[in-house]
Amino acid sequence: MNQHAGALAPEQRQAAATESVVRLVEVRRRFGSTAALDGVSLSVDKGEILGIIGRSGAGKSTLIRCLNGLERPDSGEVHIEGREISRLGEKQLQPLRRRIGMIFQHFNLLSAKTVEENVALPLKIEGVGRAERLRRAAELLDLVGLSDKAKAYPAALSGGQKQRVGIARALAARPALLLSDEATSALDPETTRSILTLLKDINRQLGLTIILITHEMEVVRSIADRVAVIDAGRIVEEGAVWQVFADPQSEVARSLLQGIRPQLPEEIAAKLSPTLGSEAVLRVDVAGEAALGPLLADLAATAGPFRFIHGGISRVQGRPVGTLFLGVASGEPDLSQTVQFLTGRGARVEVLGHVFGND
Ligand SMILES: Nc1ncnc2c1ncn2[C@@H]1O[C@H](COP(=O)(O)OP(=O)(O)OP(=O)(O)O)[C@@H](O)[C@H]1O
Repeated sequence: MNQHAGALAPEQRQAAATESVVRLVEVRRRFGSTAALDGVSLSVDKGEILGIIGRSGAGKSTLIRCLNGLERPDSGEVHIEGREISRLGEKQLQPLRRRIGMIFQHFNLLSAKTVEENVALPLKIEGVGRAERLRRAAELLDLVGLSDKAKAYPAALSGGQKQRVGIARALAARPALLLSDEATSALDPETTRSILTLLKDINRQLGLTIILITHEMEVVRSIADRVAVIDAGRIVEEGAVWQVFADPQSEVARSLLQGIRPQLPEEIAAKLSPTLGSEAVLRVDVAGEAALGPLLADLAATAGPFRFIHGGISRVQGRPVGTLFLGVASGEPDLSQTVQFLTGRGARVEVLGHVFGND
């Protein structure tokens, strides 16, 4: 891919880099009084991995169905590779659907067919000859690390292996876009990691554009470049994954992040008072180099003593993202000075409440 891009003039490179594989404009779809999609606008660039995350009932499935033409929006536009598809008939949709590969939570393999037959099925439907189908299936099974299972039946495979077959099948017709609909939700954490690693490898090797629909932030964190948070049919937040992790703006994103960001220990949370106490408890969210730098040493030197209550720094998209809970003297001007120092270093600071020292 890079070699190819290298042959282009700078302005062509720019155009190729920003080419949208998917573009939704103000898409609306109602079911009775429910607005399943309430004006969704989104675009996904070539080679990008976009995570779409939301709680149950947020509108994720309806969005997917609009993307592959199974659902028609009431209004708005759905562009796939530059072509508006929302008003096309079934016949015109067929070739466009082949540009989209799909993987599912429950794999959707045909149990009476072997692994290689499952993988080759989309090509059979396209009328590709048997020898070519099997050649391509072998190539894809090699890509997903399952060459030795070509003649096996799905029942003899583990969940992770079934999903690898699902991925190989989704890639058979060389799609421009891979839609992953909760593809790891039925898998254990270790298998989930291996499937996500495989998807990232495929994205890099083939330059494949991927949309991941999920309700798990961990999935988004592992491999997505960008995330869109959907709630009640609207995109309520969108941005680089590390930014949303570092400083979530919406209540939904904050709540979806709860399980994977450090939280204030229960016993301290239970003692917090809005006003009373000798020690203020701060939540400090930091991202980028500020999190790696000697933030706490500088804080002690500049603003005075503090107590490190809890927290941690992890890496998201290669950047440090941290959440720290600190206890500092409640009195003024100490508290204001501490908050000022931290915000001056680019941190987001929230005074959660007060406790009596060493509570
Ligand atoms: N065919 C339908 N008829 C009536 N209501 C529907 C239909 N499809 C979706 N809805 C409603 O639209 C809203 C969005 O549903 P959708 O299935 O898109 O959400 P979701 O985010 O995929 O949820 P989940 O994660 O539980 O699958 C929900 O309130 C749902 O009840």
